[in-house]
Amino acid sequence: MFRLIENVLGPAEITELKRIAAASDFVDGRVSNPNSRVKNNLQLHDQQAGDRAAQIMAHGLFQTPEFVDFAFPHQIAPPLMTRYEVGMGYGLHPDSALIPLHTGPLRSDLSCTLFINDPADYDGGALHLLLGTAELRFKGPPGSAIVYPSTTLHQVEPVTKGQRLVGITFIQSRVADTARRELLYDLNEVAALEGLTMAPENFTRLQTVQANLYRMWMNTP
Ligand SMILES: O=C(O)CCC(=O)C(=O)O
Ligand SMILES: [Fe+2]
Repeated sequence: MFRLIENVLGPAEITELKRIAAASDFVDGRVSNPNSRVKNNLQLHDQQAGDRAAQIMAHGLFQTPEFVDFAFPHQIAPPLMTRYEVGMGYGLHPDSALIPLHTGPLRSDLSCTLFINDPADYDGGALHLLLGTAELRFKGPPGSAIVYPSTTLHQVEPVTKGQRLVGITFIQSRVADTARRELLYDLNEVAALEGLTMAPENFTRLQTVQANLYRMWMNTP
């Protein structure tokens, strides 16, 4: 399942990311994906600015319990500020399974777009996910993040007016399998919401199930 999580970044972080974007050089997004025939966007190039922007976005994600509870993140790729100008988009594609990082390859279990500017600032530019024959389109408010399994085919529709500014990252989860991750997420949610009103002996059994599923399914670093 996908999830739109609001308030990953607050107004101060958004302002700072926009300031960094305005002051920095962007280059053709194909530099990190030279074989792509569908990628048509711009990405932040300046190393220092990129590090600072990545740090703000990663911090926002790891400080957001809904993200941590849903994704079980082990490691995330440094979020990359990405801009789409009029005519730019990203055609239908699956994400690569392995993302090269200088620390070694990261397996992309989940993909994430952090929305930085306001959807009112651009026309087009929806992130469009295909689920079989169903289609979902997202244009999140500033500071929100859409998180979805990297197995999902997706595209970014061409921007027809204004600019779309986002951060892109990929997450290696401690629970690689989407079905197992979703079961653990639901189980944990129910335990957190209902646990204290359950008969104590039943809550203990529920906690035993949680712990034993973690033992079976969780990868440790
Ligand atoms: O811009 C986006 O929202 C998604 C970009 C994307 O699909 C990618 O970088 O693989
Ligand atoms: Fe993608």
